[in-house]
Amino acid sequence: MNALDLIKIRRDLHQIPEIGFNEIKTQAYLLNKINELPQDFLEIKTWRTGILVKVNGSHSEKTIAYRADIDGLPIKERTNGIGYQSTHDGFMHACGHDFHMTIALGVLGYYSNNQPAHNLLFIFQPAEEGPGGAEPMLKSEELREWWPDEIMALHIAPEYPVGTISTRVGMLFANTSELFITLKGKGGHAAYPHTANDMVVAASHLVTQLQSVVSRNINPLDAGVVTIGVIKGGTKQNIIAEEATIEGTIRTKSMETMQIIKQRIQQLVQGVEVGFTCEASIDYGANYCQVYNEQERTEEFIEFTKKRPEAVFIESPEAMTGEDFGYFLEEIPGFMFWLGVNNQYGLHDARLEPDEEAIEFAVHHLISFINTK
Ligand SMILES: CC(=O)N[C@@H](CCC[C@H](N)C(=O)O)C(=O)O
Repeated sequence: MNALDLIKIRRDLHQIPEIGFNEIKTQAYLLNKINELPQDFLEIKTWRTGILVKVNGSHSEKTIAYRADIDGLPIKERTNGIGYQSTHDGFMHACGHDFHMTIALGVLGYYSNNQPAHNLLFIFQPAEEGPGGAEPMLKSEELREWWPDEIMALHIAPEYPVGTISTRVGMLFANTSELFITLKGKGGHAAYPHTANDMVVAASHLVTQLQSVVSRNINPLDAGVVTIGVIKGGTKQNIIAEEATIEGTIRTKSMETMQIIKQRIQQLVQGVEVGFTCEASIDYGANYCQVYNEQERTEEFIEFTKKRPEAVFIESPEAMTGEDFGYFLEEIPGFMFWLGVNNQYGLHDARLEPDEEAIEFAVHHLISFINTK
């Protein structure tokens, strides 16, 4: 696949973003492209909406895996007339998974024409943004049968110029937990507040109280995040809301801090139940363990990158982003790295327009690295 093919593939994928475990068109598109490649060294399996492709090496002593996530986000795209916007209204590849898939296809395309020494395994994984595809995929028969010896993955980084690679040994991304809180009270007429228990007021208090968890309950030398991304409640402006829901995410560096935050959220929610005479429930949704880069493989990749004249290496700070690739790294030695894609808008921004030049750079970098192994 040449650079032009890859850009077309990226644009095609950009137009069909689908959320976790609904990646039907995405899977069909990827399978179509994979089936067009020379098949001599390839074996292909599907797992739910994901795909596994094994490239059989010429004298393999190990299997090296490369993982790309394939799901999009529920964001209404607001890019500036790019001509290949999402055709799925309200959904967008705003976290770069269209890049991740395209780069994986580019590397796979090369090795389908040039047999590698070792076996390679390309993992197209669904549902990274939620509810989490990595953990169940790791338990699947399909992956167990082709278990790799080492693994790598990348994530686009809009804040870095094209040609930049950034990573670190140890924690790269944080532990995460989703957070869904439902408050049930008593609805009523807007003019008779004394006969109702207003869940819009209860939810507003709770959101404000949740802001105190990190600032008041976590050691300032540690780190944590509680972000509420959604608050919903009520049906009409003159009806007191019977129900409200709050949705967010928790991020921590340690699992101990995650427990402290969850305990404190529990207490605050119980307080709201008493204070506003309502019933509350908490659901922690999908939880991801941190992305922890294994020392030997990460250092090998950093040393390789530093020697490449076309690449700029930056030692990455830890980030409070999450990634279920952490589950792969719990079981298989390897690493994740940031790939510069140079854009003023960040991840999960409806205006994100990563620079497509990064695709060819990444494909060449990965092929050159894999060829050293
Ligand atoms: C790289 C990135 O942006 N990843 C997501 C992962 C989401 C995990 C989960 N759905 C949650 O919200 O906790 C992120 O938001 O960091």
